[in-house]
Amino acid sequence: MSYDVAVIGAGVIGSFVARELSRYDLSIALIEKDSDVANGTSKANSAIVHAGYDAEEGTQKAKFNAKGNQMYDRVCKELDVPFKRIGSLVIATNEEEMEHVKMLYNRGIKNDIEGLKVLNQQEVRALEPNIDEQVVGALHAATCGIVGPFELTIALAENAVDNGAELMLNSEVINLTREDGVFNILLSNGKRIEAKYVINAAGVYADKINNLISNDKIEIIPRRGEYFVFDKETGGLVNSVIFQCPTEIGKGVLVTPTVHGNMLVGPNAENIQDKEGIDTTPEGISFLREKSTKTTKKIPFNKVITSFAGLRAVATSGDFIIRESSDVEGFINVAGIQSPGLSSAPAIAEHIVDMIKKKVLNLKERETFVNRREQIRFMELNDTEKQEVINKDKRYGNIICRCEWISEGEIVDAIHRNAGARTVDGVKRRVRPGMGRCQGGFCGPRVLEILARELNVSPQEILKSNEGSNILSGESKDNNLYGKAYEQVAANTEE
Ligand SMILES: Cc1cc2nc3c(=O)[nH]c(=O)nc-3n(C[C@H](O)[C@H](O)[C@H](O)COP(=O)(O)OP(=O)(O)OC[C@H]3O[C@@H](n4cnc5c(N)ncnc54)[C@H](O)[C@@H]3O)c2cc1C
Ligand SMILES: O=P(O)(O)OC[C@H](O)CO
Ligand code: FES
Repeated sequence: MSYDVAVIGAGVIGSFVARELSRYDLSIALIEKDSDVANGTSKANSAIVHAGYDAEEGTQKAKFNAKGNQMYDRVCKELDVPFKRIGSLVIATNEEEMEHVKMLYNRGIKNDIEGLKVLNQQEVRALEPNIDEQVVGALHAATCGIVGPFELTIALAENAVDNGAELMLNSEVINLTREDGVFNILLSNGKRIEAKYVINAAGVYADKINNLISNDKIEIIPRRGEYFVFDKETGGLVNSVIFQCPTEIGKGVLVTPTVHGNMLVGPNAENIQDKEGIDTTPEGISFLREKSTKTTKKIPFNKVITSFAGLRAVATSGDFIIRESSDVEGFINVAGIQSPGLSSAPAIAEHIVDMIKKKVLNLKERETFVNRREQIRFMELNDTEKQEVINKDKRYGNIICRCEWISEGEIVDAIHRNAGARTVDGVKRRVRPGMGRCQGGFCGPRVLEILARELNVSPQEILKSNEGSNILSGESKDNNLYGKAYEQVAANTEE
């Protein structure tokens, strides 16, 4: 198969680029090595749409963060994705940190960020009663937001496919060459595809992809960040994103509500070798406990429901690498996209479209472009609306996940959309069964059964996530709820 553009990596960057390119008359392949989109760093981060005062003036990070933040309301509305502008505070607990807060304010002004204010102790405590008494002041950033990062990535990939892009899952790019102006891309499943342009959005593997084809080598170091997720009953402890003063290697441990009303604490920052190293560690977790209590009182550590880790893709320059390769025409790197990559993603995608427009002259907009179809969120409806939905499809009246109140109708819809769920984790990230207090202990087997039924495969074939993560190994003697019983081989959980 031959395409105009091949995008390597279906994280938030690759999916955003594919979606924005799908507005134009182009054939697009979105190539992903894993069994689902949003399976890399885009599923495991702080989910903050940063205001844009952190990055130094003149950097790519500063430029794309400031612009990306402003685009979020429109983009999330078009894609029906949860996004809330709740504001953020960088807390100073002594006069030295207060100097740092003022430095960040001035940097924000240079970066043209609106809504910044330096607050005194009383003003901080009026906004956030659970901030530690040690606080001496803070930087308030009104435009900071929180988003559902995997919901966003999934919605982008789905909408790209709605508009003609082809999503290739379980397709690792293992070789890349260019001959007579055409890229030849070899995939791990044996397929070969051709493309006129290649966008490298492979996250922590972007160096591997670049170094396959370019002599202008890059190196991406994985920097792990670990987190705690708390039960929804703790969601009101803080109202905004609570940052500490940043350090050399990161913005420090934050405490924040999530868009779904949980509370998130993390991350730490540790450079590691392993590009798959997303384990949580006892050291990391105790570091989070110690640091988070520096800013926030009464964090109920007995209400943690899960922990997880993500990997920042750190380029040696420290900044984003967003440019056409110096020695391979048509090969565009979007590499080193560590934080604020999520915040910057809409602006990065727009920039890549501009680069392609300069190459493909007279590129026409697709008249048939559609925004993503809205999702029914059953528990957010009022009683009359719920009844109307059930009258049309009684599966919306069958609650499968009792922690998150998710209906069978929502799960079935998540499976049958474009770029739909194929795994238990895929359903979890799309519509949340398994994200609740019991972490799928109750709803997991029911989700597995619905997947098997809707995909018309046996329950043993249903995976938790990637290849080899089968949940059931075979039938056992006793009958269970579904008429058959199965031996369970894995019961991992993750947010
Ligand atoms: C701890 C932590 C906290 C963060 N918090 C924030 C935050 O609050 N706000 C913010 O703005 N940013 C934050 N970030 C940064 C943000 O998460 C990233 O910038 C963003 O998710 C990067 O997206 P991506 O698409 O480049 O990478 P990824 O999501 O990793 O996507 C890359 C994809 O490429 C695929 N791939 C790799 N190799 C191949 C191959 N050979 N063939 C095919 N596919 C391949 C991978 O499987 C993966 O799906 C944080 C990051 C971390 C780690
Ligand atoms: O620790 P950083 O600087 O990589 O930032 C990560 C998130 O954006 C904030 O937690
Ligand atoms: S019932 Fe679904 S997470 Fe508990």
